[in-house]
Amino acid sequence: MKKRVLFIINPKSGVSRKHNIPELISSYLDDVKFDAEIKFTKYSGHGYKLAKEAVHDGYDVVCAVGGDGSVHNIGMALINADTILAVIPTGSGNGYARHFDIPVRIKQAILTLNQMKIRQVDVGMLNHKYFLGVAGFGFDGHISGKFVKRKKRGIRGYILLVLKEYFRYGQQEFEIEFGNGRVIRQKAFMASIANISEFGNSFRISPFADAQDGKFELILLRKPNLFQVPFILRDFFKGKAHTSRLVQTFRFEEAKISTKSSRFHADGEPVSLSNPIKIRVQPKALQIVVGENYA
Ligand SMILES: Nc1ncnc2c1ncn2[C@@H]1O[C@H](COP(=O)(O)OP(=O)(O)OP(=O)(O)O)[C@@H](O)[C@H]1O
Repeated sequence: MKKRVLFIINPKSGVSRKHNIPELISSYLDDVKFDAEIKFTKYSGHGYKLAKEAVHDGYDVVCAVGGDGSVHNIGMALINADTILAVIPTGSGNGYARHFDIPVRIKQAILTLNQMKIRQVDVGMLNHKYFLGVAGFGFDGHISGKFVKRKKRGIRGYILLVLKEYFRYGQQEFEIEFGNGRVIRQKAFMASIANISEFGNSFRISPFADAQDGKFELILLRKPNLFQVPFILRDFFKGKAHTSRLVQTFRFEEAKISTKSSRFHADGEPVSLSNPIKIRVQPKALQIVVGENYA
């Protein structure tokens, strides 16, 4: 029997136009395997509503056509459901797709969906809010709060924003209590919780993160001085930041974080949370279509 797939396209994601995507889907999606329907989001948060309806209507697959924000919104509706998440990455960073070896070229991503190689992956909870890939406190939470207000997407605008805000933003105090009772108190520029390896654009915050191991990694970054910035950036892009003296990494299943910082993000989407923030893994709570070389 054919599988029913709903494509949810975010027309605002990334910088390229999305008008030819329906044509590419009709050219390259295997119509022996799938019955396809296509919808465009009309506002922020619309993806979640459309995906919830698709679960209710018994769709086999919902394909998020967008960046990590779209994957976040749509994926949240598929947690603990029978409907499978697929991704055609058209965002600015596409960290989630890159982690799972989903090609960033649209035609190749559709051909990958045809293979239907499925894995069950972990998701995370920050108090009662879900995240799928990376959540963050401190500088990256601050940046996502600012970036979401910008009309223009794209990596150039993102880099300019990061440079501007770097000079304004200092370290925050964090108290972290892990599930095993260990407590650390520390100042950090950024504290990231990683279920997957990267933020997007191959910026590898946690190169060894495994979304199927029931664990997360906490990455604490001390503020680099201006001289250290190019080196730490190079290390993140090369997947070697864990070797830097500025970085500490902890693996855990459960933790509680207290911080005065008020900016947080879940998959790059700003979220508001109240202290202390309880972080928990929901093991294998989401089914996704992965790329052919993903383990
Ligand atoms: N029709 C729409 N109008 C305005 N905003 C939308 C619309 N559809 C979705 N959005 C919002 O756009 C935001 C950004 O989308 P998305 O993450 O897909 O792209 P991106 O930011 O360019 O990519 P990335 O997250 O990989 O950098 C999300 O918060 C999403 O909710």
